[in-house]
Amino acid sequence: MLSREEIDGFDHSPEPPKPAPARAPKVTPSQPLAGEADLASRKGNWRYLAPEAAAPQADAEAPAAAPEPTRATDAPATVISARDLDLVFQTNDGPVHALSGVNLEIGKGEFVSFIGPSGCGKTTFLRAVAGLEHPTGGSLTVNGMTPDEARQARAYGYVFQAAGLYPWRTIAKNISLPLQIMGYSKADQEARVARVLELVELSGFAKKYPWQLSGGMQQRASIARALSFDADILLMDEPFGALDEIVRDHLNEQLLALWKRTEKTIGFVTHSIPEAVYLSTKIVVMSPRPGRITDVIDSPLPLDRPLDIRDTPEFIEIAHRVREGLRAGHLDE
Ligand SMILES: Nc1ncnc2c1ncn2[C@@H]1O[C@H](COP(=O)(O)OP(=O)(O)OP(=O)(O)O)[C@@H](O)[C@H]1O
Repeated sequence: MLSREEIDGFDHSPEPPKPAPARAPKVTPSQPLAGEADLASRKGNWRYLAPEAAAPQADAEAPAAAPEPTRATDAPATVISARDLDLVFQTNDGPVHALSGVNLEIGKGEFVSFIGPSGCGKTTFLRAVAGLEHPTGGSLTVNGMTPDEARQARAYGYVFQAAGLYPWRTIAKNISLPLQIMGYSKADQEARVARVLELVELSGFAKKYPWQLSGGMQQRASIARALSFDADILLMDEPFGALDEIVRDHLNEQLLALWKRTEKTIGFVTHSIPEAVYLSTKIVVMSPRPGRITDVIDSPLPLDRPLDIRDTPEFIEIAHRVREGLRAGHLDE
């Protein structure tokens, strides 16, 4: 069972967090979540707001009309910055060098996938960004803060491989749990739950229990929970790894549409080359013992990506480069 900290990403130690966290503004049912400014004009697979429901700019940072495809190419503001990052676990069998000399910049609005063999440090990196593991060397900043400060400022939502929903709570109650812990009013909770359920197309399932939903739907509920409090960053650790390929394809399309709609910065761990290439603006190839980055590929693919883009020469070329990176890392061991 996940700890409360892992569910909502916040520090539940008895002492209140020192810097007053930048609490997300409360919304009324008529207000959108941040970053949904241009929903009405875009197409995708998860439902979009009707134009009349699309709110006036709620997020001052969101560009009024983002011409495509700019997010991958415009050198956006840095959200996550790792410099010479080391993380060594001390175990009974000796030290385990989970991350070594990791240098990486992730810009606002990027979709960054981490791919590599088991044990190369993908999860450790994500958990370090989330402040759940502590680096033993180098520096790591999230929105210009330490990961601990960023966690207290509610900078990210976290989605795990297992949906991690409480079976005795309805889907709506699972999603509202972090909001409840954060002290949102009941009306705010209800508005936010309704909005994120709509975002992941589960509006009709608020009163169902997790066991009444398919695996893919449970993962969508888990994504909804991570989106509920307006974090700018979404950290996703193999969220679709346990699902069959057809469901996974569908969720990939939906996630891409959701990302474009909300303009989140996403860090996504996967073992699948097609998934990494299909989803990402940047692909980080890693290799184990010690865990390190062997290649960073900025994707030249357009942001509008139908599934059959996977048959294009451009897609195949990037997939080939990822495969070569993985093979080279393997030969280095
Ligand atoms: N809490 C821990 N204590 C000790 N060692 C750990 C801990 N967490 C991870 N490790 C070790 O650190 C290394 C990196 O693990 P990590 O889980 O980050 O890899 P990964 O690339 O995410 O693997 P997978 O794809 O299997 O999830 C592994 O050798 C792992 O055994």
